[in-house]
Amino acid sequence: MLLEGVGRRYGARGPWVLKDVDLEVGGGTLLRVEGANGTGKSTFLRIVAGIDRPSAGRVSGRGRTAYVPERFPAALPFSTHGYLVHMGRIQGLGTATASRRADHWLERFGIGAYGGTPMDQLSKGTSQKAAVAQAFLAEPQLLVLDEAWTGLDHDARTLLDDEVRSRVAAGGTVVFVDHDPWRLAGEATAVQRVAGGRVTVVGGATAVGDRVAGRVLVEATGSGEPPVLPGGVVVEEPVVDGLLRLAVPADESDAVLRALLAARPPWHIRAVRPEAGGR
Ligand SMILES: Nc1ncnc2c1ncn2[C@@H]1O[C@H](COP(=O)(O)OP(=O)(O)OP(=O)(O)O)[C@@H](O)[C@H]1O
Repeated sequence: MLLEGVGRRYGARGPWVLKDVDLEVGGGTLLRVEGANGTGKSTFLRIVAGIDRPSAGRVSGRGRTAYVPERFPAALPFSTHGYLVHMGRIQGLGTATASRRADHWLERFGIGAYGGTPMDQLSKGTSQKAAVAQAFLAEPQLLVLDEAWTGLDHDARTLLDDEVRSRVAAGGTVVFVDHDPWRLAGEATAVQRVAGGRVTVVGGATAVGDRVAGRVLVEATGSGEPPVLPGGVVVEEPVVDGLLRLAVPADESDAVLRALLAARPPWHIRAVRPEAGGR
């Protein structure tokens, strides 16, 4: 994805919230966006997601995009399942596929029982789960999360963390803002700060090429035997206290993560990071 000379002001004479933002974000990037309140983080995310248009400059090369807004629109005229099907169709899925995936994500978030409930009768936590679930329906290449963890319970936050890791490991791009500085701490491959209309690099350094060519270290916790892993990946280190550590070729990491998440009982992905110095 490429941002060229991007600027945004609200109104023809409003101050520039963003100005002259040039940024290239490659696949396999987990980009954290930071900044003080009101500096323009949500504005930046909406433009990245294509929900809002820049007043100047252009954004290209997004690929299939999904977005979780900071505030979920209240009182949508749908049941939860109906909403997900609607969103799936907007994202380009046929009705039958959208319906199947809606069921899948309702179950994954533990809210299958609320499929038929009108959205305006859902608790805040359940509607936030639906807001997040819609973003996974069409397997986005770019996932934009604006405080998406807020209001989720522990299990749903863990599921979202795991899905973010899986998407990035599969070569997707995830851009996120979160008030918790420890959210996915140490895992962001890039960190950008929004301040004074500018978006500047403040950290993260792993080149995309390194990740694809190299190996990634996966840490997962669980009980019992690890499942048989795809791509000929073998468990070399013994599992101690339920902690599994694997060094996985980067191009196999998504398949391995999915195998771990799909195991019965599932393994919880604790960390995914490029192997130090590895190529
Ligand atoms: N739709 C809008 N119309 C007018 N001004 C807006 C609009 N959306 C945002 N702004 C202004 O743009 C600036 C940046 O807002 P934005 O919500 O992008 O910041 P933020 O960093 O995400 O803030 P917070 O951390 O409080 O969520 C603020 O001054 C805000 O008032």
